Amino acid sequence: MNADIGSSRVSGTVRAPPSKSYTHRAILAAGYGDGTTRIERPLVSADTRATARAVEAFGGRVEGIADDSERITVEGFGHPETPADVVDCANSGTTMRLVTATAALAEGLTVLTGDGSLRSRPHGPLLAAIDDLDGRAESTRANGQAPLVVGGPVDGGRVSMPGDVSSQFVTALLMAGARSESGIEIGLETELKSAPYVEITRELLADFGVETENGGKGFAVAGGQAYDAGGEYRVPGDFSSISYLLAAGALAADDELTVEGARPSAQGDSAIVEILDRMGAEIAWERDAGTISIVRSPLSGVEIDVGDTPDLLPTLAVLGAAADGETRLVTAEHVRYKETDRVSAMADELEAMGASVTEREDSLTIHGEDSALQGARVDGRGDHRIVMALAIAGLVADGATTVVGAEHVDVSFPDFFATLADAGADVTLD
Ligand SMILES: O=C(O)C1=C[C@@H](OP(=O)(O)O)[C@@H](O)[C@H](O)C1
Ligand SMILES: C=C(OP(=O)(O)O)C(=O)O
Repeated sequence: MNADIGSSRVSGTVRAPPSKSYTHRAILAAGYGDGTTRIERPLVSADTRATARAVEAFGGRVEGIADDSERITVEGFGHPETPADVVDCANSGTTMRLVTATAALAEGLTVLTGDGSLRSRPHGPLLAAIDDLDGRAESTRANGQAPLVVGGPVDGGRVSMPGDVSSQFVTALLMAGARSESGIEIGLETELKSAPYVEITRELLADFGVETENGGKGFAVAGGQAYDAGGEYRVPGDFSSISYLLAAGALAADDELTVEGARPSAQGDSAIVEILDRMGAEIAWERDAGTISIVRSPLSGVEIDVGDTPDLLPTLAVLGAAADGETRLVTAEHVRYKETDRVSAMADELEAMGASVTEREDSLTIHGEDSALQGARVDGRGDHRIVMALAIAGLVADGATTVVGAEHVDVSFPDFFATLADAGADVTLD
């Protein structure tokens, strides 16, 4: 499916979708529980459906995720049983990493696979950690990539792993470690990238009554802990998704755009508010009300370290292309390990729209002063974040933009185009 975007303005009030990261964790945490948990306002999307499928494969039950529901109900599996079939994680890295550690608690072997993108992403450090814990974890092609074959039962112990590939390895071991016999201690050999995502995990686990420790150079979780959220868990709004809405407001608000569903949480991507402020946007966050209002403003280029916030890179690259001066996105190497290599994808597609960029292994610089965005036919690379970022660029480009692969927004923000259209953007899907 293609999205045709005309140069247009947005205004009014839009609602942020629920958080993908919290929804994944809530479904799996409820799965590790013994009772029933109602998850209120979950994100129902392709990625969270993959986690729900995995929880069912391990013996849990998930109701309500098939429809666009305000609530899903999870009956936990407690201790995972060996799945009767291959677990398909589709396009979702979070699912594959988190569920790999679940599989290491089961007695038998679990086979995990996914789509072409997921089968090209790195899982090696997590497999090595499970191996060190006396589990069995193999990549069928011996290259650290899926399909994976994983089994246990792992009792717990101490592991050491790099921190600069994916924080999801730490999340996976903390979540599973609480259900192991003796707990898991994780030492980090290199600086942790995407660190706020581990804090999201720790915040959510605390809400499920599971204690974890952040020891500075590593993390620890005691074994034998019970997952229990007291029957109900409420998911906050998603700041990665909010970043596209705020970028639309900063670049194309007619009057003012207000985003609802933006209460504070552990999400590192809420840094988008401070970054837009630093770029010169007129932006106000009413934290108690959970609303952010933004007015179209001239933006200036800034330097942004995306080490903690890799998912913001596509949005920030678009803002940089529309800003005056240079925008440098640094500490970006791990952004290459996502659904696509997002550093190179954004460099190429923004160049196709008339932006001037310099790509390095660890950074992307956008030369706003030499960039005049023109409508073009651009490729969303089968990656939801590239699709959404390019659609926002289309709002301010001169002439019409076609984004190929519009259907991929289903991974994290199924209502993305409907939300933009409701705010007045000129969007047609065909
Ligand atoms: O744990 C999570 O929910 C996520 C962690 C991040 O990945 P890495 O830790 O692999 O950088 C982020 O990019 C991803 O979208 C979601
Ligand atoms: C990288 C992402 O997710 P995941 O790692 O779960 O595929 C994302 O949503 O941008």
